Amino acid sequence: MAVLLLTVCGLVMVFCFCFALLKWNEVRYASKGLPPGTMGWPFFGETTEFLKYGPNFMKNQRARYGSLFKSHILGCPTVISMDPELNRYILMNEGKGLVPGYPKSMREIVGKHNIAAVHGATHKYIRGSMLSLIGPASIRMQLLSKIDMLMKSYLDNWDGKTVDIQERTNEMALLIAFKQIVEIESSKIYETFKTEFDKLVGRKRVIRLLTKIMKERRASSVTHNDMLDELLRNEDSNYKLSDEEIIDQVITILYSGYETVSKTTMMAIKYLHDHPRALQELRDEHLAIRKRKRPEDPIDWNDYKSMSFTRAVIFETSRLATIVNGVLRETTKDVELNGFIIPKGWRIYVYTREINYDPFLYPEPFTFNPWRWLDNKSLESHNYCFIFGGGTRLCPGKELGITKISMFLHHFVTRYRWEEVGGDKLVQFPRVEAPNGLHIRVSKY
Ligand code: HEM
Repeated sequence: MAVLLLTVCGLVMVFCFCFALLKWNEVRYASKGLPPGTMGWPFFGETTEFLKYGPNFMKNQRARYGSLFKSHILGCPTVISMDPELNRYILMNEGKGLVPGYPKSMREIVGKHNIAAVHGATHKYIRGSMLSLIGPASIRMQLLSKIDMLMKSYLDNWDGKTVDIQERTNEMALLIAFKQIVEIESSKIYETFKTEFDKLVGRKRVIRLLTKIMKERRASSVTHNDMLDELLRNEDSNYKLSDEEIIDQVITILYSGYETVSKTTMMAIKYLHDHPRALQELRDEHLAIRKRKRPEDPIDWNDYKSMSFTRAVIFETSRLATIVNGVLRETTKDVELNGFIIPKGWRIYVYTREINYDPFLYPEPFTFNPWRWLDNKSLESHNYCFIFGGGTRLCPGKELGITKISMFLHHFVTRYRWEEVGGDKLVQFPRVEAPNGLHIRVSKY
């Protein structure tokens, strides 16, 4: 009896302590002016609920507190905005104290000169340099033919094989990004680089590799047709970068375009497999291009521009799978949003996922319907289409990402058919992935 009484007393005390702790944490953040919401446990906040319930956690909080609410997730007091109008305002008004606010772990990988870490005039010139390397003019003049060639050879010898398409698209995205940057040395050092990159902590080793190549290139008169040479030999005073800036620029290009491109490609393969009519229309588009050419002819800019259904498939895939859930910002001073005051140093999660499923913008939002992007051409540039971000930080790699995925699809659907081996699970939050891989059996078309 005494033991039972003690146990009950113990449980009541633990319960009271937890309750007091939660209450104390709420009171701590109950400053006037902050949006409504809950802060969870001291230090841990509501990260567990956020990761476990993901989009449902967000929707529940929105139902209770409205489209702008506070929480404590991923180690930071955070205000979450699910209001399309406000999201647009935040993305458009960096100058009003709403700068990118990515976690320390990520900043340490991409470096202090990377594009997301700089603002104002510095951002403008780092972005200018980035666009001159990866923007539409560069794709048209040089990158497209290289990507075409690389994709073609990457897809050699898949006939008769069962492959994990997640693994293959990851490898494709990394290899293509790497070969754009350093062309000749690639085969020698790609494997070393890949191991470091996979560890996600390999910044120091990657810097060592890049510094060595830069030194060798400076000492030699041989020129290379790649981005590193362009950066090293750039005498255009507008975009001349220091060595440190060059390294961070290169690492940013490698990291930013990696997961987005690989996951969108994997999900496009998945959706096309599940929607034979869409696959047929996409394949017809690419077979028509091949028909105009000899087998060895490369894809040119006009061919790429004619891939309108492919572009629609890519947008629909990015929307439906929501490859990017939102973007992070940080306040550099107290900022007023919708009548609330967000204190300096708080993080803002511009959560754009739900906009992708807005039935007014996208009727029958959970249906894979690439045709919607053809029927409504202005959808891509719609005020609330945040698939590639918005404002001054709109993705500079947008066209390059679309080019890579289009070229992968071009060579894949014109050479192969495929079926899923079955039983593979797909997770869509916090990131899109197939935890055990996505296995497909590939055969000749
Ligand atoms: C399907 C592919 C892609 C998607 C969905 C995507 C999405 C995005 C989004 C949503 C942002 C905005 C981030 C923010 O506002 O904080 C962004 C920015 C950025 N993206 Fe992409 N991206 C893709 C491909 C690429 C590629 C291929 C590259 C480079 C090779 C790239 C480089 C960048 C860079 C450097 C930024 C930062 C821009 C700035 O801060 O001014 N992206 N991207």
